[in-house]
Amino acid sequence: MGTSGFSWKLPEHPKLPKGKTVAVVVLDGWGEAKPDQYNCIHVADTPTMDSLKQGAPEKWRLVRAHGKAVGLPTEDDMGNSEVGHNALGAGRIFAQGAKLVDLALASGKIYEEEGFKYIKECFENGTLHLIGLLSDGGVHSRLDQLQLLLKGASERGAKRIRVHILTDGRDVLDGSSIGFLEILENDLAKLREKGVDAQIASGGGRMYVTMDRYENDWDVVKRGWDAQVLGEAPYKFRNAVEAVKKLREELKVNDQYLPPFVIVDENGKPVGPIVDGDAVVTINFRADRMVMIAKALEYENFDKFDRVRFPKIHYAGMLQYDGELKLPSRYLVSPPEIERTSGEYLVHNGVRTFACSETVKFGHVTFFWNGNRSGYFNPELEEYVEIPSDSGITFNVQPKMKALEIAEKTRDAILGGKFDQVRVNLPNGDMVGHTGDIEATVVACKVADEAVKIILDAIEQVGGIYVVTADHGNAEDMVKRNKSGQPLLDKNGKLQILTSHTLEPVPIAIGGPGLAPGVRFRKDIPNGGLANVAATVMNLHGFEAPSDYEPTLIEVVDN
Ligand SMILES: O=C(O)[C@@H](CO)OP(=O)(O)O
Ligand SMILES: [Mn+2]
Ligand SMILES: [Mn+2]
Repeated sequence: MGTSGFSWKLPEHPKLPKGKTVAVVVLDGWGEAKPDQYNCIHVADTPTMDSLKQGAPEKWRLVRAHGKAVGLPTEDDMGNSEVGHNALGAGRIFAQGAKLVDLALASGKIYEEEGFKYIKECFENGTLHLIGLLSDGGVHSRLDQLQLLLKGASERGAKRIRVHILTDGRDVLDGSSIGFLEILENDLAKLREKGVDAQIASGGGRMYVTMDRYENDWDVVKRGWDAQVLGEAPYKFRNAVEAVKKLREELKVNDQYLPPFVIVDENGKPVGPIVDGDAVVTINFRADRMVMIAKALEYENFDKFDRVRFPKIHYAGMLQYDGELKLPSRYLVSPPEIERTSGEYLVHNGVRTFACSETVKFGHVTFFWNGNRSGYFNPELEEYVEIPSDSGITFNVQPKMKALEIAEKTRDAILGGKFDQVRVNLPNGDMVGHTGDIEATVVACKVADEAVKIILDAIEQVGGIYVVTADHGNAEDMVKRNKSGQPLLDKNGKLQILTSHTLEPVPIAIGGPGLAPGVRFRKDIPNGGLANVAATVMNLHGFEAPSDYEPTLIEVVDN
C-alpha cells in the first residue's frame, strides 16, 4: 500500500469471537441452475448440500461468480477458477487479465511497454512465435486478442510470424476449433498478401499438449516443446485445418486431447521451429497453465525434461504469470496487482492455516487464493498439502478423483487442532464436468457431496464453523441452450454437450456449532459476489475486514 501507518493488524470484530476453527470449502464448478436432467448436481444424490440449502434459509444464499463480479470484461464472460479464487482470497474485485489485455490492445499501450520492445528486437532477423489457446472462451486467452496482436506486431515490423495453436473444446464447444482455425488462417493469408511471412507452425489439444498445470504431468509440456521448439511431432500436415479435421476423424479424439502435430513445407520440413534469435510470446493471459511452459522457455537451468535444444530467444508472456517467482521476467501487460490478500492478513494476525487439494486444483487454494503467488507467507503458521492427482487420464473414468482423500486429510487437520482455518478445493464437479460425460459428472457430484460431509462432521466435533461455497458453475448445466433455456441440437440432431463453465451464481452456506447465535446473511447485499466472501471469513475468525474489502455477507443480530 505504501501509505504511512499501514498495519497488517486487523481490528477485532465487535461481536464475533476469535479462536474457532473455520473450514472454507470450495466446490469447484458447482453452480445453481434450474433442476432438469442435464443438471448433474440436481440429478446426483447430494444430501449434505441439499440439507445446507433447506436447513437454514438465512444461512444459505447465492453469490455471483461470473462477469464483472469477478473482474471479467463483460457479463457474458463465464466464471473460472483463476478469477473465482482470486476474488475469494483477495476480497476485492480486480480487473483481470482478460480485461487488462483488452485495454492495452485498444489503447495501443501494449506496444509502448518494455515487454513488446524486447520482443521487437528480434523482428529484424528473427521469427515471432505466438503460442497459446485458440478460442473465444475468454478463460485463458481470446482469439480476438491474438488477431489484434498479429496485426499490431506485423505493423510494427514483424516480418516472419509463426503461430503455435492449442485447440480448446473445454471453454467452448468441442469441434469449434476448426472454425477458429479458419478465422486465424484467413488473417494469416491477409498478412501474407501484405508481404508478411505468416503461418501456423504447430498444434495440439490443450489438455495433451503444453497446458498442464501445477506440475501434474511434465510430458504434456514436453510434447508441446518438441512440436513448437524442435519442430518434431508424430503427425505432420501441410495445413492446420486439415490436421485438426483428420486427427479428430481418424483418432476419434476431441479438441481438448488432439495429439501434437507440426506443419511442414513441400519438402516435409517443419515450417516453424523456434531457433536462436527468435522472439516468443505465450498469448494466454491466465496464469496456471502457462507457468510450466514459461519455466521451460525461460530457465537456463531446467531438469523437468530434456529440452534437447535451448534456443536463445527473447521470451515474453502476455502477462507475468507468477508474482513470487517473477515468471516470466518479461511480459506484454502487467498483471493485476492483487496484494494484501485475506490469507496474508490472517497469517499476520496469527491465524494458522491449512490448505489442501489434489494436484490439478492445488494451486487454486494456494497460488490463486494468494493473488497468483506461489509459496507461503509464513511457513511456521501455514501448511499446504497436495494430494497427487492421477495423471494421463480424463477424469470421467475416475470421477471420484481424490475427493475423499482431500476430505480425510482435512478432517485430520481439523481434529488435530493445529489450525484455525482449513481451506480446500473439491475438484470433481468441475474436472468431470469438463469431460462432457453426464453420467460420470453425476457420480462426481455425489462424491464431492460426501467429501463435504466428512469435513462438516469434523467441524461439528471440534465446535467449529464452516463456509461452503464454489468458484463458478459447471456441473449444474451440461448442455448448450437457446435463449429460452431449451437444449440445442447440432445439425445431426445430437445434443450439444456443454463442457465449459457457466454464467450461473454459486451457493454459499455458513454454519456449524461454533457459529455465534444471531449470525445470518444480510439482506442488503443482493448482488453479492465471490469477492464478498473474504470479509465474511475474516469475521468468522473474529476480525473486521480491511475497509477497502468488499463488504461482509453476514450480520449479527441480537436474539
Ligand atoms: O481447466 C481449466 O483450465 C479451466 C477451464 O479452462 O477450468 P478452471 O477454471 O475450473 O480451472
Ligand atoms: Mn474452477
Ligand atoms: Mn474448470
